[in-house]
Amino acid sequence: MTEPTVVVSKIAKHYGNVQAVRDVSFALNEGEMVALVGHNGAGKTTLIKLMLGLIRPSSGSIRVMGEDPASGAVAVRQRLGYLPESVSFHNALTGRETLAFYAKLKQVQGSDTVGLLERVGLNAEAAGRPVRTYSKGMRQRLGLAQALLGQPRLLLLDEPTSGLDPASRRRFYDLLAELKSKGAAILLSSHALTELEDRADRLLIVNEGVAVADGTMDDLRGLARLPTHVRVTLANSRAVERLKSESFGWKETVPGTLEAIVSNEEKIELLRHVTVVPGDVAALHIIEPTLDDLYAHFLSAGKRAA
Ligand SMILES: Nc1ncnc2c1ncn2[C@@H]1O[C@H](COP(=O)(O)OP(=O)(O)OP(=O)(O)O)[C@@H](O)[C@H]1O
Repeated sequence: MTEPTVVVSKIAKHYGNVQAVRDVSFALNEGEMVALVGHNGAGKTTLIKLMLGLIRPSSGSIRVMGEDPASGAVAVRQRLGYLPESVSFHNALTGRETLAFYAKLKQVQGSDTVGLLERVGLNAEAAGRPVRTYSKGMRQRLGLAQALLGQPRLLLLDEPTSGLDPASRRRFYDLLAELKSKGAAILLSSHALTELEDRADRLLIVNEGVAVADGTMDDLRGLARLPTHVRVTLANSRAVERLKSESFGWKETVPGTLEAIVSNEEKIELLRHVTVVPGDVAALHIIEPTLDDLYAHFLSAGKRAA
């Protein structure tokens, strides 16, 4: 098995008395997109800066592509793309000139900068305009093009979709899926939980510098054991009476529609009962806990454990 692109082992980082990160360990594998979520001040940017080698851990170790990121190895820096939370560029340069400047800085001249700009949705006309004329979304896309220089094996993206409209967000995630399929490892910090739910392979939830959960949506649902909401609309009153006489705590919310809140284990048994006469069911909705629900759960569980 190939070595993970990033291995973070028991790292802590404090700034004076502020414990920004405490005893965090995780790995980031090739072709994997991990969402890093947490409240403001939870330690997300600190973790990203540690992986970039911009700051050193107070204790613990980090390996990025097999190296200590703080050692400044050019080979690692060239294969690492970073999009900071707030992107600022020189306003007088055009998009094309900006990207050429970063390509030089990263020592990856010869990159297809025009192609990169097109991939992020900045056409030739936009690429030739000074950055001062760019909208927030266009700046964000230019930032992304900058992060994609040199075909990175690791992408660290801090709030990458803030400022992007829905169509640009979709396009952005399509681009990430393509990079992932080519083996890039992606760590994306975001507060946009709904859009991450179906897109991230794994979620890493941090709270007050501590990793309180790390896993797929299914892993987290299994750990949190939050109840599932089931809503069934029945085709006839006989079926309504049959289900109401059973033990799942059904409530008739509107005539003909029953709702129940059940554990994951009860859910299968309940569905067996609901579908015993297939013609009885007109509509069935199973509402699993969302990432929002899981996030709230792990945050409060973390607080209880502290
Ligand atoms: N250079 C610094 N000096 C002192 N304290 C710092 C410094 N950088 C970060 N901190 C503190 O470390 C903690 C974690 O900050 P960090 O920026 O990593 O949070 P974050 O999760 O990225 O927050 P946000 O979502 O608001 O960007 C906060 O309490 C912050 O005030």
